[in-house]
Amino acid sequence: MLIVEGLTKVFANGKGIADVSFTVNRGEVFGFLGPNGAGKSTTIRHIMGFMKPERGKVSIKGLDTWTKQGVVQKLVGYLPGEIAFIEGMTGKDFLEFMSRMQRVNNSAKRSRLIERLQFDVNTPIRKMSKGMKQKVGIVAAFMHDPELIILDEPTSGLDPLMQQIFIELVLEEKAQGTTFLMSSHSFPEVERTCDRAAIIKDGRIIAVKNIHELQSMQRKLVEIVFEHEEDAGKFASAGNMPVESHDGRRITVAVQGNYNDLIQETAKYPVRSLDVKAQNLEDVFMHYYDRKECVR
Ligand SMILES: Nc1ncnc2c1ncn2[C@@H]1O[C@H](COP(=O)(O)OP(=O)(O)OP(=O)(O)O)[C@@H](O)[C@H]1O
Repeated sequence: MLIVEGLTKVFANGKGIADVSFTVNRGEVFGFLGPNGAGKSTTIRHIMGFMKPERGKVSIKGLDTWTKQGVVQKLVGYLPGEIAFIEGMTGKDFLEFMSRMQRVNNSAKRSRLIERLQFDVNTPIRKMSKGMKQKVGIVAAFMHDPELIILDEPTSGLDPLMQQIFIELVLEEKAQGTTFLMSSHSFPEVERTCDRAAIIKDGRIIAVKNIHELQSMQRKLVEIVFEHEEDAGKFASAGNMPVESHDGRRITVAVQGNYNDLIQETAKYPVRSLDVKAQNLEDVFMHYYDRKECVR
């Protein structure tokens, strides 16, 4: 469905993207993960045909997105990182304007999306919060039933309830066969929707992995509070688990991938409480860089 090959763009300040390559298959939800300034939006702008590649190329359904930008943009639903709205419009005006551009007469899907995302379309866009504007943009990207939907940081500005509704919408579309490319900072969001993800940092792809591999890269910090202090001591001194900290009856263990050993070791003693904290995306990256590893 989407092929990105050796995409390179260096801005005058030396920043940009270098040799970015990945493929998104039909029906796949593909995450594009990276910290601020990594090159996600620059890559997506090239994919949409808004920027001319310095080197490399992008094709959607076999069409070059730079030379065939007009055709390609009709096939795709797109949510930009920052949406430029036309002055003086309400949400409704904007969505009607977009429908005319997309040449879609059926407004049933648009109405369903508005209902799901719970916002007042009659509000002037200039009075909308960032989250409300984001909802208008999501409706515009989904409402014409495109085969491919490209979303640049779709949940930025959305509250947790709306993030959840957004995830449900993506999964419903995926079940209908829609293909997605979705950039994000947020590992949990990608984890819940994507089949595979590319990780980009400093303009370069450092990994393209399926979501299970990504999950296994992520360390979890498990904090166990034992019923008895002496048991915490025994757990730590047994040396079977990588103990990060030990304070009285409280122990923190770092686990990556294999949870069985932890469960077996912990179950030897009465436990008062157990809390699991996922390593955030930034830490996953740092771990990558610590090991100076580049994996494809
Ligand atoms: N038009 C431009 N001129 C100069 N530098 C630019 C331009 N656009 C982007 N950059 C730089 O290129 C790098 C990649 O930016 P990009 O916006 O693609 O990152 P991003 O991964 O989308 O980040 P964020 O998550 O913050 O949106 C950054 O260092 C940015 O400052």
